[in-house]
Amino acid sequence: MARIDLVDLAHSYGGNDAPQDSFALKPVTMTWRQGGAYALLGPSGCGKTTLLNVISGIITPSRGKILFDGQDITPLSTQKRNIAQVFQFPVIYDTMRVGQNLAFPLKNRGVPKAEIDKRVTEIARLLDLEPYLNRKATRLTADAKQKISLGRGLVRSDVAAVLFDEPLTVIDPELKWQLRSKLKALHRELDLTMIYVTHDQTEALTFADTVVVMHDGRVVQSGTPAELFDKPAHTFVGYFIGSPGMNIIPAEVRGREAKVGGHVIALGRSYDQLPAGAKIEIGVRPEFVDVVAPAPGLLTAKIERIDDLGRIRFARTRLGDAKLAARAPAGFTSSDGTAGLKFDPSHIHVYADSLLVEGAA
Ligand SMILES: Nc1ncnc2c1ncn2[C@@H]1O[C@H](COP(=O)(O)OP(=O)(O)OP(=O)(O)O)[C@@H](O)[C@H]1O
Repeated sequence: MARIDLVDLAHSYGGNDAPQDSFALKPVTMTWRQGGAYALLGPSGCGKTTLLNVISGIITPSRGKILFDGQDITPLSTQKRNIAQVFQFPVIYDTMRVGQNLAFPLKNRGVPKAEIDKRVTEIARLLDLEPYLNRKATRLTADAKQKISLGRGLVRSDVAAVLFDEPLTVIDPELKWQLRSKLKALHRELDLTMIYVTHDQTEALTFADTVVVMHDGRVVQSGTPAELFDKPAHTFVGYFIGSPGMNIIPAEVRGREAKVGGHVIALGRSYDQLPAGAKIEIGVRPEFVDVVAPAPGLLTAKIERIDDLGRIRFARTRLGDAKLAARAPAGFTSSDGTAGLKFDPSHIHVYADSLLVEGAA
């Protein structure tokens, strides 16, 4: 396994002379730690597969370099990069037995038989494939076939990284839960660098130590699930992660106060030097706004509905033209369909042109 550095890396399918705004992958410089479990998360079309294919060598980037353990491997082919890849759909040999499929990547590289047997047995045990080792792959279900693909991706211990591109797409929802936790356990046991592409936040947050969020061809934040929840670096991260996502509200911000619709909301930090002319917004997660009885000094919102999620109730409200989700404490009712909004100042963030602004204490 290897530490992977991307240095000013960018890709355009339209060639290097295309305007940078149109690049599928906008310039990125970042490091993927040796042995890390990463998820590459973002909506369809944001550039995840492009970045993964640039790392694996399927695509040669229009600009920049990729280093594996400090060595520039940008011109090397996929094979020479020593990468294992698992795709959305099973890639296996139907005519071979399951054990032979798992052994194939090792046999191909001339690994001694005793070591192949040991490794295949270990991977089969970890993926619950032991009972199938002598069965022909062709007779198995799509789920079992994809498990074999995962096994083939994980069987080599000498790879620089294992790349997964939405590997649970074809898996039955019930088994998806099991496999997701299994992959995390496998990461702990096998000590491999893993990069897992998905558009599903639950999949990303359960699998990864570090989640890399992409939006419109850009890596907008890389952090632990808690960091992405507590301190989104970009309004997109706030909105995309969490259910419901973060409330983003246009505001005028001066010092320790935000003004929304003529009302003042206290902030936990001070913002004295916001960039002139920037679009200023505050961001607050629904978990840190409560609906309460309307009172002087509180913003008043119209309640559209209340979603009872068992552990927590969220009020879906309307504030002028904007929608806002807030926590509805136990016992909260509204006689006239309105509510006051009580914000927790320490959890309100300020954004200038969608980027987080660090306030002063
Ligand atoms: N071979 C290609 N030629 C031209 N444009 C492409 C090609 N492959 C992808 N794109 C474009 O590049 C952008 C990023 O696509 P990419 O497949 O990397 O995104 P993604 O986040 O992986 O999305 P998905 O989950 O839908 O695959 C999109 O606008 C897409 O249309």
